[in-house]
This record gives sequence, C-alpha cells and structure tokens, in this order.
Amino acid sequence: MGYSLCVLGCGTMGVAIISGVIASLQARDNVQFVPKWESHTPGTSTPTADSPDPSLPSSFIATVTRPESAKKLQHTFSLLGGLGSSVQVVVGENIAAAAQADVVILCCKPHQAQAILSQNGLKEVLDGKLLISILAGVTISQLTGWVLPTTKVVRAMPNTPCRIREGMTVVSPLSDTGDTQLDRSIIVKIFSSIGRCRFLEEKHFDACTALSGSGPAFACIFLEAMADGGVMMGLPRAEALELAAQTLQGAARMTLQAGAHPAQIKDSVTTPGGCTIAGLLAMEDGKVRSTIARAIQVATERASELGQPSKK
Ligand SMILES: NC(=O)C1=CN([C@@H]2O[C@H](COP(=O)(O)OP(=O)(O)OC[C@H]3O[C@@H](n4cnc5c(N)ncnc54)[C@H](OP(=O)(O)O)[C@@H]3O)[C@@H](O)[C@H]2O)C=CC1
Ligand SMILES: O=C(O)[C@@H]1CCC=N1
Repeated sequence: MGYSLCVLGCGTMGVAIISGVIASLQARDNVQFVPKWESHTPGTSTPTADSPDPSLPSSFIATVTRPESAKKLQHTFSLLGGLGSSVQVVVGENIAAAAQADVVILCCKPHQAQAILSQNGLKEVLDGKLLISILAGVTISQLTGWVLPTTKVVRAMPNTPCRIREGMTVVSPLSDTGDTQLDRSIIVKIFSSIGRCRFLEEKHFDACTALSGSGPAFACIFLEAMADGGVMMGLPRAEALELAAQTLQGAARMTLQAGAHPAQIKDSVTTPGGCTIAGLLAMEDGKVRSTIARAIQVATERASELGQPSKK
C-alpha cells in the first residue's frame, strides 16, 4: 500500500501534479507482468505486480475554496479514469484533508500561504509530516515559522508540463533530521514520475522559478512567433504551429538527450551564405538574446518579492 497525498490549493499546478502522477501510476500498472526469471529489455520499467512501493502515493485529496472549482476538478480527474475517479475533492476542508494525508503539497498562491497554514488546527495535523511547498518566493524560513518544528518542510519548483509528464522540477535539499531516506525517495518518485527532477540549493529558487517555472510561457511566445512567421509566409496556421512546436522539441531534445551544445546545433544548421544566417542576423538585430535573458532576470527579481509582506 502506498500513502495518501494531499494537495492544499488545487488549481493549475495541483491539477498538473496529480494528473501527471496518476498517469504515471497507471502507465506503471499497465506494464505487462514479466516473471522475475525473465530478463528485461534495458530501459523498460520493472514489473510491479508483486512489489508495492511505499514511496508512491495510492490515494489523493485535493482542496479548493469554491464549489465551482471543485466541480471542475472532479470532472478533470474523472477523465483520467481509474485512480483519477477516486481523487477526493473537498471545499474549505484543509484541516480534515491534511489530517487524512501522509504527505502534503502546498499549491496555493504565495500570498495565501500564511493564512492557510495558520488556520486553527492545521499545524497540529501537519505534525511529523512532509510538507512540500511549490510556492514562488515563499522561503523555507517563512514556511517553518508557520508550522511545528516537527513538520519536514521542503520547497519544489515544478512547471505546467508536469501535467503531460514532461515537467522540470527543482527541489531544495532535505535537512538531516527525520526519515530523510524515505522522504527523499517520496519526493524523487513524485517529481521524476512527471518529468525531470533535480535538487538545488534554496538560494537558486528564484532563478529556477523564472527559468523553468515561468519558462513554458516564455517558450510559448517564441513558439507563437515562429508559427506567425510561417503564417505570414503563407503556411496554414495549424501546420505552422506543428512545424514550430516539433522543431523546438527536436532542438531541445538534441541538447537533453544527445548532449549537443546549442551553439553546435545552430552552427550545424547554418550554411555559409544561406538562409539560416540571414534569419539569425535578423534575430540579433532585434536583440533577441539579451531580451530573453533579461526576461529571466526580471522574472527572478519579481519571484523574490512574491509572498513577501508588502510586496504581494
Ligand atoms: N502556474 C504555474 O505555472 C506555476 C505556479 N507555481 C506556484 O504554484 C502555486 C499555485 O499556482 P497556480 O496553480 O497557478 O494557482 P491557481 O490559482 O490555479 O490555484 C490556486 C488554488 O488554490 C485554491 N485556494 C485558494 N485559497 C485556498 C484556501 N484557503 N484553501 C484551499 N485552497 C485554496 C484555489 O481554489 P479556488 O479556485 O476554489 O479559489 C485554487 O484552486 C503558486 O504559489 C505559484 O507560485 C509554481 C510553478 C509553476
Ligand atoms: O507567475 C508566477 O508567479 C508563477 C510562478 C512560476 C510560474 N508561474
């Protein structure tokens, strides 16, 4: 039997995390059972029929404040089928939900955190539990001030592609107290089941928030602009978008999977006197690199203000 996972404040990111984890559990359960004595193809999942994993969740609770949000969530999760239909969605019942859970992920807006965690009785039900906050800008020192010293607090910064299990999540290092091995395994299992996951010092969190947390929005500006260019040159909109998206995905995968440096990929496309260099120079005239890099800089600066008193 696995554990119970509660998402306090289940909006865009809560849905992305629960949906991604459920999809991954369902994919895992669908792996055909192969007897232990048969060898597995390298890279395929290990069959799990006889190996329940304590670091994987087996039930989910999601909390919201508005009945209409709850209705929408119920519909969204039911579309996942199987475990999705058993997600408990509750309105205004944070304490009962957290009491029922073993692991809690805080997914509300940064400025709501203090009020939620200070609700009478919440501290007590979080006693000894793992609390994972995905809130931009809210520091571990703030969070630990709002819970009991026995609550194990970590920060994670995921992004929306977690929903399709292509996310990027950065997690703050665990302290040396408590059941670190199991907690680490729980965190890694949750976030690596919905994309890539890596640990980084908390001091980098605002930059990670800007780069990978906000990143899907920045990447989509680039994606839309590439497609617009294709449309300008007469391509139908749907095909232009497909070409742009697959091209960005391909280039990104060459970096992630083949370890190619972006400059190397760019140079290998760029024929002397050809059309690519003509396009690249037009981009440089528009200061595209510094514009994008500055976007990460200002988003980092803004992230550091989120959840801070007087800078909501
Ligand atoms: N959006 C993103 O791409 C990313 C966001 N983040 C961080 O994740 C957090 C959530 O962002 P996002 O999912 O976009 O926000 P949403 O506004 O989509 O979700 C917030 C949720 O919190 C619920 N909520 C509000 N007040 C309470 C309360 N008192 N008790 C229980 N639930 C409550 C809301 O419910 P209701 O609708 O009923 O009011 C809503 O479902 C933020 O802190 C953000 O910094 C991190 C990485 C990426
Ligand atoms: O815009 C925001 O504040 C949140 C944090 C990262 C992505 N979205």
